[in-house]
Amino acid sequence: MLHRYETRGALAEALATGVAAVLAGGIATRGSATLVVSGGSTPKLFLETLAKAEIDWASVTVLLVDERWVPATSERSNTGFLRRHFLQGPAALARFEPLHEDVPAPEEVLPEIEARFSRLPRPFDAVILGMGEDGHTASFFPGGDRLAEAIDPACHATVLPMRAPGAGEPRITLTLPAIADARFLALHIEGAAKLKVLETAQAPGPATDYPVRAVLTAPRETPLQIFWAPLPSDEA
Ligand SMILES: O=C1O[C@H](COP(=O)(O)O)[C@@H](O)[C@H](O)[C@H]1O
Repeated sequence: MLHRYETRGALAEALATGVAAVLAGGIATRGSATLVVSGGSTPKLFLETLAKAEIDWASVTVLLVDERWVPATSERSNTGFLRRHFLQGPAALARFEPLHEDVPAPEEVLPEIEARFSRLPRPFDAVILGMGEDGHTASFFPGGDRLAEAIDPACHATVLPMRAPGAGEPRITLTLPAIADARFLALHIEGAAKLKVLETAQAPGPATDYPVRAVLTAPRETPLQIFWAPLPSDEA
């Protein structure tokens, strides 16, 4: 289901209002809620808006969908991005479960991270994905060394490392099963170029070409919600 907004601000307000309601519902029903968000640059305004929501943030656990294997002080760190743009104000009370540890490679701590993440209550309440112009989502990159496993609906792992030509540094990512059973699953994209990529990915074809296809085609009880707004640069 595609929701189009006229501006990024309108999208951020709508998505933040919807996600806050999902989290509040999870807290009211189960006493706690888990929110899974993406890094990159697109979610900045949405996260800054959501951070101001008046919900019981102390009952919320926050995770990243994926992380670049760099220190949190790096400009490339999704954790650093989250700390700057989300874990502030009321949302600073949320519990953040890190995907990254300070060792040179994700494989060195994979069993510990897998154990921590596999203990989290599932399904997650809300998962908000982003997408790159190469059709990657989470760290499901075209050409990724562990892509086939990560997007396998029968994958038993909750997290996997990933290396890919377009990924820059090594990555760690939630796997498809951990993402696809979310109570509320959204894909947040902005700009004409990403809309075109989405349209291509919506056509039949191998998920290895456009890994976001694995999410678009995953069987779900409620439909994936796609949020899109144009970018000011689209008019140039
Ligand atoms: O590398 C990543 O890229 C995607 C898309 O990022 P954007 O900057 O184009 O919004 C993001 O969803 C993912 O979490 C991140 O690790």
